[in-house]
Amino acid sequence: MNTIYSLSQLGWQPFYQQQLTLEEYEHSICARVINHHRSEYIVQTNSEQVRLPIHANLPMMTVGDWLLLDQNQQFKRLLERKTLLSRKGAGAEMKLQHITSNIDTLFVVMSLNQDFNLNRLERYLTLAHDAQVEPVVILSKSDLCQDVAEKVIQVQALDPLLEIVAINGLESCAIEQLQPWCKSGKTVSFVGSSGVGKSTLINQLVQDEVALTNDIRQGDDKGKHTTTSRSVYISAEHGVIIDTPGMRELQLVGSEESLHTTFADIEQLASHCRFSDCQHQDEPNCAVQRAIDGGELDTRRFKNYQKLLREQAFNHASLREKREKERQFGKLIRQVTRGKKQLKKMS
Ligand SMILES: Nc1nc2c(ncn2[C@@H]2O[C@H](COP(=O)(O)OP(=O)(O)OP(=O)(O)O)[C@@H](O)[C@H]2O)c(=O)[nH]1
Ligand SMILES: [Zn+2]
Repeated sequence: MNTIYSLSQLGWQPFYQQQLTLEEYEHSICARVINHHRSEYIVQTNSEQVRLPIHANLPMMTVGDWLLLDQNQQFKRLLERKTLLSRKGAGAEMKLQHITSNIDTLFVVMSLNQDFNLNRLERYLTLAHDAQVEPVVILSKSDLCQDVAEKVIQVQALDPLLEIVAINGLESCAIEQLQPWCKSGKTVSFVGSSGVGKSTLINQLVQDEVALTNDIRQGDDKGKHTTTSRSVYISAEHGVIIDTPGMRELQLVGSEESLHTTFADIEQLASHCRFSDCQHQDEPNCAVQRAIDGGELDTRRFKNYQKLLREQAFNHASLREKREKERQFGKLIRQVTRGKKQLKKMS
């Protein structure tokens, strides 16, 4: 039997409603992408799941997207996204990969034991800023850490306004700390390395609810289980929850502005350098170097900022180059096809 949801339970908000014309409002079915397979998308309407086979006329979509179907359940159009989380696909190939869209909060989970790493956290925060999503840092496995307060101070130093939650996912009351963000009508997602405790928290949030999409948990030879696909859950109490597979590698592809947001303190300092194009190396009157010498700015943070800037610029340029090559190739194909047609006409 199909469960009936309200659109609001699926995460529908005025931002999407405002995009509909009157005609669309009356004659379309709103649906949300809940799974993306190799050959089809699965979308959820308020009453059922619909399969959309992938073909040339379908735009590239991702889990979380909102779209309109006609009365025959055929794709009409994709709605503008409120937020979009993307990264460079893993491996050597230069490919943009969408992780999920239209989420309100991104829980960045990092465990307080071996996984604790400020450089990685800055990377995840940039991912959130790039997607225009509010990040909330969850420091998990607090039971395995002797100096939780000290670690929280270190994270808070990255951004005085950052929301931070230190949590022991094994305690049954853990999710009470996530209540401010997990509400009906809202969509949240979890990112973080494999094994930091994302599924443990999600299981608590969704308890007896059934996943709209089944996540695939595969065991390795050490008997460990890891999530390998995205899963979408809907909870009457906690809203829509999107699990993402643990990330081994997160390469940024966003804009320079998102890095400026993550490293707002360095940007602020840089505005006081004598030269507007200061590289903060050994230029005279460099405010950034002065802050490092004075102990106000961590060398680690400055180095990571520079590293991420370089990485993002490189990935950006490579993606642009790849797109340009694809465009040229498409042009060539069209020219050849046109040439063939003309030859046919002439013969
Ligand atoms: N001590 C302790 N163990 C935890 C905590 N949270 C999770 N664990 C354990 O850590 C292991 C990994 O947790 P998962 O929830 O599967 O981790 P995950 O982030 O979902 O991992 P992937 O599915 O690989 O992305 C499990 O054995 C959990 O029981 C915690 O707060 N404290
Ligand atoms: Zn400078």
